[in-house]
Amino acid sequence: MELMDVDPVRLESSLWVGKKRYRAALTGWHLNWTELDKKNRDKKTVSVPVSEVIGVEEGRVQVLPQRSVAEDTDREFTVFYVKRSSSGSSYGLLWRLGRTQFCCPSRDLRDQWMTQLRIALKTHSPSRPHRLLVFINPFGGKKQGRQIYHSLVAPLFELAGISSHVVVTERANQARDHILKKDLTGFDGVVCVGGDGIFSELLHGVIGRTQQEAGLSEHDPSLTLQSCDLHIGIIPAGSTDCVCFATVGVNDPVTSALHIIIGDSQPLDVCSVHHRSSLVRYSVSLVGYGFYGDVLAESERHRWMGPLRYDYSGAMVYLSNRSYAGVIQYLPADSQLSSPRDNTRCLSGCSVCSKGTERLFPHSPGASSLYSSHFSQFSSDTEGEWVSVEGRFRAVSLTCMSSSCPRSPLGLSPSAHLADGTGDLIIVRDTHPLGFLTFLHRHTSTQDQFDLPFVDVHRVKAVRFSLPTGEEEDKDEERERVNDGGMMEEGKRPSRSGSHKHLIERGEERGQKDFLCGLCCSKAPTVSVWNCDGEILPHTEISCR
Ligand SMILES: CCCCCCCCCCCCC/C=C/[C@@H](O)[C@H](CO)NC(=O)CCCCCCCCCCCCCCC
Ligand SMILES: Nc1ncnc2c1ncn2[C@@H]1O[C@H](COP(=O)(O)OP(=O)(O)OP(=O)(O)O)[C@@H](O)[C@H]1O
Ligand SMILES: [Ca+2]
Repeated sequence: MELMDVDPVRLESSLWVGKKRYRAALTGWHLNWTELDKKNRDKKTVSVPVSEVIGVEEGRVQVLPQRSVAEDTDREFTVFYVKRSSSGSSYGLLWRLGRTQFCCPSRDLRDQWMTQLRIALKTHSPSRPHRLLVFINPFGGKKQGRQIYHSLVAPLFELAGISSHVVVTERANQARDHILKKDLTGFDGVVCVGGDGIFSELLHGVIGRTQQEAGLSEHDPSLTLQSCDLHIGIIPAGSTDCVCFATVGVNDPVTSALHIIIGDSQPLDVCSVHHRSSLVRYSVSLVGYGFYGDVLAESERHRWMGPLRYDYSGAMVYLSNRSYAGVIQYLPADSQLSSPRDNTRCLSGCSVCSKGTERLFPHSPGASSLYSSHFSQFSSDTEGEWVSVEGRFRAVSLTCMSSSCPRSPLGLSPSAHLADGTGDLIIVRDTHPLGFLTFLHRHTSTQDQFDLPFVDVHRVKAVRFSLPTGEEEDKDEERERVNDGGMMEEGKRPSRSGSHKHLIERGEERGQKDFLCGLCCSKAPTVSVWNCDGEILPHTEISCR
């Protein structure tokens, strides 16, 4: 709103684009050009919002796939802007770099256009980043992170006048530790090039650092954490790219780079996972026990397969036909506000999320900043009644967002909201193999995966999981030794190679044969593992908020 007070920049003149003459006009908010041809009765006008102009260059310039400048061009300038491509998925549009080369009648006029466009850009794009800290995971997805960044993203950042400091990681958790410990003065945001795993590192770094600076303990689940000012950008180059896909609608590096450049932002719910009185990890996507935990544990030993490891492991785990006993307790969210089966789809600017943010942070001016909905509304007297479900489950999944990804374009919970302060709890009770296959298969189509008699879905504020009486988690100390528990301290990180209790008990070196013993021997494991945004948790009994 404050921008209304600024005098709009204005410039109007006739310009050439190729062999055609146009009337071009720059108002404060838009750059328009209309062909000046009598035959052109429709007078088609191209209109680009200034907020979507990426850069302006003297001469006839091209940036992607390679930068090139034509000679003898002192009357020309090139404008680069966001162009929405007709292709993409039906869930989100691909963005491309649009480019128009204008030719002016004189050099003076060209300079005027350049100056005015640059002033307009400065004035009307206040939330754009100027300096970014970029972490590339060279081993994510198909190991294309470095190439994707240098060939598709860096030229766009340069064009937009963004300076970036690039760190190619050499070990897991380097990005998290960098954010936690190094001087970040001058950076407007952090960017990861990789998958959900490196995103999660940035998430833990940013939340952790913010709490450290505010003197707050992340271990106290009753505490309201400080919102984070530093935004996170994601350039997808991983295997699942769920956080990118669920927020942007496509997993495309150029689209994401353009969103970052123009300063777009989307708040996200963050779920904290605690074990007893300590924080284990944060999650934005999936906290899943049973099927998704087993798939992850199995997939870790097939990393060499790249993104395919999930399909292979998924099939193997499906064939092993497991279910697990447990007690799930959950705190329902207000069913008047929204429901997981209301067939809505959360998009940027979603009204349910805006209302949620207002409700959770009535006095916060930074209510729209990333990760705002954490630890909301949990004063003990208003939290409501816990509901308990005991039984055998194929899968227990808690997802704070839809968790859509290329494999499942509508996601685990298609109507989940990105930033409403709630998550969807999906309980898949034990059922026959064909029923479970139907459930899984429905994730790949528009068929309702919740419309099955053995599936329940609840919108929740919190979840607790424990083992049935008599089977409590008594081997925690053993697990912690094996896994060197949690995310919170240097060197203390769950092993990527899996923490399946059964595996641990029998020794990992026996590998896949053991994991699949449900198929080939009589001793199937009684306990699964938790998959937390693609990381295995070192505990079975957890509580999530
Ligand atoms: C018949 C076809 C069934 C297809 C079923 C597709 C269901 C796909 C649901 C995808 C849900 C993704 C949730 C996102 C989780 C992320 O935070 C996390 C971090 O990146 N990713 C994973 O944990 C990675 C988890 C990856 C899970 C992949 C599961 C693949 C299952 C394949 C089952 C095949 C059964 C074949 C029977 C012969
Ligand atoms: N240099 C590195 N060497 C080894 N592991 C790393 C390195 N940098 C980051 N990691 C870790 O690699 C793991 C996987 O990374 P990432 O998420 O980028 O790719 P992915 O697993 O292929 O994709 P997705 O998470 O989308 O399935 C993360 O846990 C991250 O912490
Ligand atoms: Ca949510």
